[in-house]
Amino acid sequence: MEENKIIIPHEGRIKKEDRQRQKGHKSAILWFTGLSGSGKSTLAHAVEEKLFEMGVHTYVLDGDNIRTGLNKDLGFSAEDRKENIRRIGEVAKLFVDAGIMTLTAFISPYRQDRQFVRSLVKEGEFIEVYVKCPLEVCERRDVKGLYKKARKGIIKNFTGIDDPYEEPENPEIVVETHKESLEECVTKIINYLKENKYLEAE
Ligand SMILES: Nc1ncnc2c1ncn2[C@@H]1O[C@H](COP(=O)(O)OS(=O)(=O)O)[C@@H](OP(=O)(O)O)[C@H]1O
Ligand SMILES: Nc1ncnc2c1ncn2[C@@H]1O[C@H](COP(=O)(O)OP(=O)(O)O)[C@@H](O)[C@H]1O
Repeated sequence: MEENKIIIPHEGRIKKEDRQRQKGHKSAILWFTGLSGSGKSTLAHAVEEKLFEMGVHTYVLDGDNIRTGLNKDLGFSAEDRKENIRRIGEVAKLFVDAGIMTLTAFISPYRQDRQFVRSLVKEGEFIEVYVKCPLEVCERRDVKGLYKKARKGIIKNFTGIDDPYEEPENPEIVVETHKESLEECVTKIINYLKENKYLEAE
């Protein structure tokens, strides 16, 4: 099968840089990672709103539009999480090529899987945002009531309870949602984008 697979790409004349110039800003992946309940979705959508108001073309990939569609065949084993992140990475790469500031909100607990996504795109196009929050706080928030179920053993392999979360070692941005308000976290992320010239085209 593999030996019959010859793919010769067609080079379009419109490049990523042309799309970025048309939109007036760069495109990259803002990769939010952290425990369930740490604030990934809340933050990704709040940052998107802010960017949208500023005229930036954005899109949020999260469980709502990925795990119910493209990845609805995947569960939460280490192998499935890896495949989940791999496919999301490939989709995010396409969005970056389309010139869109792409925000993703997935636990993505394994360093190696996040590193894989980083390796898919150019230097500077993967911005890792560690949404840091102690397990006790996430568990107290229990936004979806899943920690309670995990503690009772109704859900197995729940991240932070009986499944690992590997903290980022060198994330571009760290927000501590148990110490910093939502507004402070959003401002920190927007400032990073401004300071590093993401909000202007080449
Ligand atoms: N076993 C287990 N472990 C962790 N999370 C679980 C599990 N089962 C279901 N859920 C719910 O699914 C959401 C996490 O999905 P992700 O796609 O972000 O996970 S991963 O990146 O593939 O690890 C996560 O959503 P968030 O709370 O938004 O993080 C949970 O609501
Ligand atoms: N600084 C903050 N940033 C993001 N969320 C926060 C912050 N402070 C408190 N929260 C609350 O924490 C919860 C995070 O839930 P959610 O965004 O669904 O997390 P996740 O997507 O990581 O599972 C929300 O109820 C949100 O209001």
